[in-house]
Amino acid sequence: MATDVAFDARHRGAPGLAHGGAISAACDDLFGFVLYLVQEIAVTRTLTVNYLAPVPLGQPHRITARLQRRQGRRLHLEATGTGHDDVTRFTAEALFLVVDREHFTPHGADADVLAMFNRPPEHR
Ligand SMILES: CCCCCCCCCCCC(=O)SCCNC(=O)CCNC(=O)[C@H](O)C(C)(C)COP(=O)(O)OP(=O)(O)OC[C@H]1O[C@@H](n2cnc3c(N)ncnc32)[C@H](O)[C@@H]1OP(=O)(O)O
Repeated sequence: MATDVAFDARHRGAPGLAHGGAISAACDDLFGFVLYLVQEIAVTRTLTVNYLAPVPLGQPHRITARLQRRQGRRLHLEATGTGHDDVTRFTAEALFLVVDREHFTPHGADADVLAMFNRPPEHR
């Protein structure tokens, strides 16, 4: 799973550079989309971002994420963020834990979320 993102003024940390929290959010969000490929419903338990180099605003970066391995409920995911100049500026690792629908229902899960649990995995 991959996405191209160019951080902009909304994501500014230091002048001209992306805020680490925005980079972290982008990785976590893409990991969430990997779940569609894995066909599991899971949430982030841990997320580690390795900030290898400053990320300039306005420069597209490709974030590539994949399932590295699975151990029962534990999904180990990893991501890499690389600029068009082929410089890898950040990597991330996450542990997602597979959850059931009761994880969401106390918090007002909407029909779309609940419907996910009723579909066969190949249609999630
Ligand atoms: C439109 C449709 C959308 C569908 C919805 C799609 C959602 C997409 C989400 C996108 C990403 C997000 O933003 S998610 C949002 C941010 N994350 C959250 O809000 C999660 C908050 N945390 C939690 O609710 C909870 O901690 C859970 C559910 C993650 C886990 O609680 P739990 O179910 O009680 O699990 P727990 O017993 O603690 O741990 C389960 C197993 O994992 C192991 N384990 C726990 N932590 C670790 C660890 N750091 N490293 C190794 N192993 C660990 C435990 O030893 C145990 O092993 P063993 O004894 O089994 O061997």
